[in-house]
Amino acid sequence: MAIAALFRRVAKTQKFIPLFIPPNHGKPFKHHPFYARSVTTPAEAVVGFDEMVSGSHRKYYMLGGKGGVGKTSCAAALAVKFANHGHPTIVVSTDPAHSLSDSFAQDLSGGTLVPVEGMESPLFALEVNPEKAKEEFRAASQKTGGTGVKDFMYGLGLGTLADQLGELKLEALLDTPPPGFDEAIAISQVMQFVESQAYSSFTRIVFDTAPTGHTLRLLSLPDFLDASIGKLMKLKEKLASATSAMRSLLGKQDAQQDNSHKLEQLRERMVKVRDLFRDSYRTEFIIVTIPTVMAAHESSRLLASLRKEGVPVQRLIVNQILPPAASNCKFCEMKRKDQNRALDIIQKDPELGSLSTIQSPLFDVEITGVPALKFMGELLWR
Ligand SMILES: Nc1ncnc2c1ncn2[C@@H]1O[C@H](COP(=O)(O)OP(=O)(O)OP(=O)(O)O)[C@@H](O)[C@H]1O
Repeated sequence: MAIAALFRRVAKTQKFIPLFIPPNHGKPFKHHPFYARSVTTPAEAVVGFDEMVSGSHRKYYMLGGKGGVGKTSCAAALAVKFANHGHPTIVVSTDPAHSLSDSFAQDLSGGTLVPVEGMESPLFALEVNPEKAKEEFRAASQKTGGTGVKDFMYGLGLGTLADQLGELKLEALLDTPPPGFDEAIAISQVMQFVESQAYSSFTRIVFDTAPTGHTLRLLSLPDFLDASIGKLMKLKEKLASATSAMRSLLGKQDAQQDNSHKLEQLRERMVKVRDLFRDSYRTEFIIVTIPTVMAAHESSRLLASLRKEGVPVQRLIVNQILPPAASNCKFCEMKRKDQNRALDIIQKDPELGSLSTIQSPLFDVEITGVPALKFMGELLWR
């Protein structure tokens, strides 16, 4: 199909018309230079969108990479395409600096599932509010392992145990959370949410994750938190037997059990997050990058870390590639050469070179709103 026909088809129901559409000289659309190219890798093991869309079991796609490379745009375009292919889909932002609302050009904030307007098929968005999620965690842990419990324990003459709890530094962790902590809590909250029966019909969950550094720290965080919370739970058990008589005497048993239960739930969710990240049947992490040397190196480090953590990665999107020359623009020529150098580095990189690479063009208009995302999805996800 000629690119002009595709534009007409997309623009008929939606109002998105980029200004710059390079001519296609009568060639089939799939040969158009503006069309995202899938650069095949050695074994051609990874197939395209057909494989991503097939199957009715739930799949999670996590898009991550350096800041500003187009993670949100690519994630939103993927979610639109999944929805239009019949998958009830949720697109989730766990980046503390959300841009999903900007990408869809509508208000998706509030920390709850919001239907995306202008879609032909159901698509929901969720911008997780990390502050709110953190507060929930703080409330549960403080009541159970923080000052509330400590005071209570001292009151019972169990000061030594209280000091041991203090060594866990859980409160310090909450007051000065390490980078990635917010996101870990946010993802765990999403897990609780999407695993509830009411949302079981959603078969594709697309995550727009925070920039690289956060993602890397996030990967090791569930283990750390799991260990911390695990220790806390053990102490809780010791405490429970030592003080059960006192607690019932003071009438606090129900509240204690309730808090303990909440903390245990959080711990379980953390373990689920960790397992989900490593499950190649359910999850794929897709790295988004741009054709610059700096971005290539950062992506290579990200991939090495993801592999070390056992996270399944098969695809790399190289976004914002300049379309072929349509004029004698000197600047464009230089930029194109520069991009080619970076593309060469990507291809020869021992880590990145093993991935199936999807090249996505640099558009001459900003990709915002459903019609634009739909158009981008048509080019990118094939
Ligand atoms: N292929 C493209 N062509 C033109 N503009 C693009 C392209 N991809 C993304 N952009 C634009 O680049 C900007 C950043 O994109 P986006 O928000 O998707 O990046 P991000 O990686 O999610 O950023 P952040 O790390 O800040 O969350 C946006 O203005 C977006 O419209």
